[in-house]
Amino acid sequence: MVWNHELHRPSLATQHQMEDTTSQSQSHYYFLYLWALVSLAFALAAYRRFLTAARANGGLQLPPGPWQLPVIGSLHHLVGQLPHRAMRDLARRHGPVMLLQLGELPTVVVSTPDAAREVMRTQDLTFASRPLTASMRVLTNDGRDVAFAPYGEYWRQLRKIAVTELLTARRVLSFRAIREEEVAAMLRQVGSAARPVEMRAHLTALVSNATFRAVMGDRCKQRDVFLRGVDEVIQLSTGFNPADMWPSWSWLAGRLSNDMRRAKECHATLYDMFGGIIEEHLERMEGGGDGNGEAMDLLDVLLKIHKDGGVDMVAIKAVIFDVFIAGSESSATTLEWALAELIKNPEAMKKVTAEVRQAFDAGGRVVEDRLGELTYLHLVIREALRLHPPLPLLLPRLCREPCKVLGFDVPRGTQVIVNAWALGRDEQHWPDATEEFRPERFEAGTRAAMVDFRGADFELLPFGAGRRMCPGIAFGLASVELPLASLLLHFDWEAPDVSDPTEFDMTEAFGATARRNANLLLRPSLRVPLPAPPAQGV
Ligand code: HEM
Repeated sequence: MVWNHELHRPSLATQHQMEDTTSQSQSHYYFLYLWALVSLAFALAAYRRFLTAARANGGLQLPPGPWQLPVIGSLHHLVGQLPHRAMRDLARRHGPVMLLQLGELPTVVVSTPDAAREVMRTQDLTFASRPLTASMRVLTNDGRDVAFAPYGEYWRQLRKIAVTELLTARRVLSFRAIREEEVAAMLRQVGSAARPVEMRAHLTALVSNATFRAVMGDRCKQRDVFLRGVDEVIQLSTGFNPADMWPSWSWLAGRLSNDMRRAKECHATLYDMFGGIIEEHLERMEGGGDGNGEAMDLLDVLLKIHKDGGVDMVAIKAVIFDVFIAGSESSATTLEWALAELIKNPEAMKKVTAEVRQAFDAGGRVVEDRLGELTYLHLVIREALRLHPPLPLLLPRLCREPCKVLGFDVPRGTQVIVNAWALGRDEQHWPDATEEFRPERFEAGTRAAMVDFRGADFELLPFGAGRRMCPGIAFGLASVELPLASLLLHFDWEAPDVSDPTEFDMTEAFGATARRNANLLLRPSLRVPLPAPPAQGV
């Protein structure tokens, strides 16, 4: 329709209203015809692909799964629920190895420890790659980071640097002073904030400050911009964007859904920020001011490796991206859930608080190297990870060779998802009050106490397993234990306006990580005086 901009109304509206109405309804019908034609073309294309696949799969015994529609495949079965919950419900009907069609992506979902063991141990090499969706391609510079690099020499090289140089127990230990300073700063902020306190913001700020200092030696000057970028990445990296699920139409899907533009903007913001940080570091190094040995931050280490010809600048930025996104987001989410579960379970709260105070009350603060003296606190964290693995579907794997999982054929190129959230809530393996928060289930002498949560056992996989398992476990746990113990030592906690703690809202948000949906609004009451601020501020 042509607008007369001076009058701000349709130019012919008053004179030719009748003709206009007719032409409007005609164009409406043209649009409908066009829409029907495009839909039909989509449906036919998908049906042809389906027939070709069915013929090619002749003789294969594919895993069972729910019925599918043209174009969208199985997506209608996931609508209205969070993917990990919907997949668990579907798996109960279709089995531990289940085939879904997510748009164009054939996806096998495994939901029991036996099936997970097949994927992540018995045939780990076959599943050692990751699918690279259109969004992640943009966000990770074409899979140049550790987490999304396809399996091969490049990934092996980066992974080796991560495991042997960046995230070693020794390196994590070297950041202890940073963690203690940042925790003390957070406690002071919580202590002086207006009541009640929105804890998610404090926990996110704490973990990102500590991570920034570990990576680049200083806090981030644009922390809010950075945290908005992290939020975007969490939204964009679910794998459920149209451009990700219909790769052969990604140009169109990307335009219609706006996701690709968001991914590009987010990439530009974060990588520009990383570029600036690297520039500053290089200048400092040229001035002879780089750290040495244990005093090195992660960027010092990476730039030294770069100088020796080990990695290029693109890889350095992508690795930093991983540390910030994989590292800070998962740790903050774990902290948030642990605190929320303790609010919901006052008995557990009482017990863990008593343990922490007994150990640290006299000293007036929690000391990291004595955290090993605590028992129940570690059970609390383990139970929080069982019920709320921050990455409920881990990170997807890619089948590199045709193979069988529990007797079902998995064709090459299939995306494989391990539902870690479902594993932690499997009644068969966690029979005792499965859905309830009971840290005692891990007490010494119980069957659960023997279950390893670092990838050796498949009932509990918050960090994944096999070649692609999380290399940042020590870093992640250190970022959770000290803050949690410190918050419990210094404050008593309650949720305002919640008369019955068992009613405390535990709904999860949609995203690659399963954050808590509602704000974590808590009222702290000071019980043990806070550590005095350092003379010149932190
Ligand atoms: C509580 C904290 C954390 C949790 C729950 C967690 C969880 C995970 C999970 C589930 C995976 C996928 C594993 C798989 O596919 O089998 C993963 C991968 C990864 N994590 Fe973590 N993570 C945490 C902290 C960290 C930290 C602190 C860092 C780095 C500083 C980190 C870096 C990575 C990287 C680089 C990968 C990709 C590994 C690869 O593909 O080779 N994570 N993490």
